[in-house]
Amino acid sequence: MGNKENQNLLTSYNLGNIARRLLFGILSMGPIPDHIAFIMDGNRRYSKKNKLEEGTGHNLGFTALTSMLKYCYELEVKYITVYAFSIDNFKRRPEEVKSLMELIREKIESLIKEDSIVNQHGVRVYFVGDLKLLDDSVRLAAEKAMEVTAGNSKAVLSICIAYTSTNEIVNAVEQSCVEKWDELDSSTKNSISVMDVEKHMYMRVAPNPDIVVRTSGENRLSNFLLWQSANSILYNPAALWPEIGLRHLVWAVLNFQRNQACLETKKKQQH
Ligand SMILES: CC(C)=CCC/C(C)=C/CC/C(C)=C/COP(=O)(O)OP(=O)(O)O
Repeated sequence: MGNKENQNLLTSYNLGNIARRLLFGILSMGPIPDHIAFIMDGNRRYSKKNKLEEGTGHNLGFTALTSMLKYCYELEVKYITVYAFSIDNFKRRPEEVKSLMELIREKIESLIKEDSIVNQHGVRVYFVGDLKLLDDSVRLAAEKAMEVTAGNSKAVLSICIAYTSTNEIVNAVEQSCVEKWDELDSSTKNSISVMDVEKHMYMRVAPNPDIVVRTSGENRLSNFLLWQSANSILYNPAALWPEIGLRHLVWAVLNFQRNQACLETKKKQQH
């Protein structure tokens, strides 16, 4: 590539950055969501659609996630949660599970490199789910990532892995019962509150999501954050996950702002 072409590329890259910052400046005049959760759906379909090897879609899916995280942190969204692997995904073909796990381990390791998106933005990483279901190598990588990012405090990235919401709820209810049973004061033994259960949820590390985005046009929650999404706005763009981009984030935030404005109006009308 010649010098002139290089310069042209750099100029359009900088113009893109400036335009995005301007756009985010305007968006920030309204409320910015605290927490956005993503169901990264459609990676295999992306491979099929583009006649690529199956794993390529997931690889490009991680690249799409990195860009989305960058945009979200620039917009000062503090909490991001992603559905990386459900307990049901273990039922896929053994060779697919194996290569997905290998990819996830590799990506976890890349997340904690010095120049990673996580370290550039001071993000603390949590892995959320029944981690004992993971292979040792993936579990150890996840534990290491949680340990080395524990000092980061600007934002939180929760990666749901070996996760389903029903598993999370059953586990939290079980823990609450054990805790209540152990209480000495028998008068409180029989009552379990919402707060008692929430205290034991894997997702206690973040507030409830304001927005849940599921790509590929699907509008099911597929056992993701069922408890926490009681009041979330759902957004399901037709784009497959590797195709997700800035325009989808802007649309999701505008939708959230419109919703907040409606809630405010309703509140005023009630007074
Ligand atoms: C460390 C880290 C966060 C890694 C994430 C890597 C990544 C993008 C994982 C996605 C995994 C997954 C099962 C997505 C759903 O698409 P699908 O396979 O179900 O595709 P389909 O909907 O087209 O069948």
